[in-house]
Amino acid sequence: DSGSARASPEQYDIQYLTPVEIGTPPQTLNLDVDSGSSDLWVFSTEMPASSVKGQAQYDPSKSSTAKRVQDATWNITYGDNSYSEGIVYKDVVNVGGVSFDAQAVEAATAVSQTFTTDANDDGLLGLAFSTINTVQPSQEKTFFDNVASELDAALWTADLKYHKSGCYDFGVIDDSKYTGQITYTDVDSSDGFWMFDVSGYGIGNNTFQSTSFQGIADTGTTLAMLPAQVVKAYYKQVRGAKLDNSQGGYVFPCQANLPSFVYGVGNARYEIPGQYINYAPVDNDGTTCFGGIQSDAGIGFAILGDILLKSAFVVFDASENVPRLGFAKK
Ligand SMILES: CC[C@H](C)[C@H](NC(=O)[C@H](C)NC(=O)[C@@H](CCSC)NC[C@@H](N)Cc1ccccc1)C(=O)O
Repeated sequence: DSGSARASPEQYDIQYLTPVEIGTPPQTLNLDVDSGSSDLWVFSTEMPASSVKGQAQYDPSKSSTAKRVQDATWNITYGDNSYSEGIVYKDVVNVGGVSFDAQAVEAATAVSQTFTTDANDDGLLGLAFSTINTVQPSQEKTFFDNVASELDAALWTADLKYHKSGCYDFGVIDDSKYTGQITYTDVDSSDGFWMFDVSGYGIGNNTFQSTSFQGIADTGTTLAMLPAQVVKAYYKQVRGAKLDNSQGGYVFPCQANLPSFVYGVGNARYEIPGQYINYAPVDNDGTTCFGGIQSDAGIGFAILGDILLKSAFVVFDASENVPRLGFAKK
């Protein structure tokens, strides 16, 4: 079995939303496919109307296949201090034609303000490792872990694009979506993330620096959070760039001509075009813009979010006993 689902960007590519069908008859919710967490949670009819502002809500009472998981609860906190919590149902979940009939669907009873204010995002579909799923007293599996054995290959791929719709594919590598070879690198999943070694970096046409650092491939994080020294070296090449703590990171004049950023996976080199690194204006007249590359200080590892992932075709491969990530140009 294999399938393919769209990944449509919100404004500034802040996140990508994917239609997911839940229940019988199917209720379609647009979820943020997130390789940086492992809970599939949704806005639901179980939460107060005051915290719903336009989102679609999963209504288990309208699904003939919904079954409450007695006494099960969940609550999750994210790196940006957003959170959600609730109760658990088992129901049919279909993503791009791949279906599982008893997926843990975590119905929110409360969410933080950041989720309430994003009217288009009806929840998250976590694709990190099931070891960090938050359901208690018995942990649940991610959608990918549940369907892996029925897929033609135990892998999924991300083809995110700059200000355009891309795809998440399950169980198949679509050779038409990339050029050249796929370079694979081993994943250390001990923290529950798709963590791997970036083999080095280069700024514009400057020499590539072979200083490796660890990072997680996180489709649910907007920016690329990189080691402070790397980020400082990058913005040194941008006239007028400065670290503005009131904005929470590096900003620069929106007209700045940004150098590209090159990152290494093994011996392969991939390039993020400078244009991708002009993330969004911070002011109404669009004079000052916020950088798509920011510091990972305080996190303990880099977070390779959408700004970086959209520059490549990425394979999340759990088909061998050591999981691995594959990168290809496109
Ligand atoms: C450090 C972050 C918290 C505290 C930590 N939680 C995590 O690591 C969770 C699973 N993952 C996340 O917070 C991040 C990875 C952080 S690495 C420390 N990925 C998921 C995030 N992008 C999901 C999201 C999407 C849209 C809006 C907001 C958030 C924990 O529970 O310990």
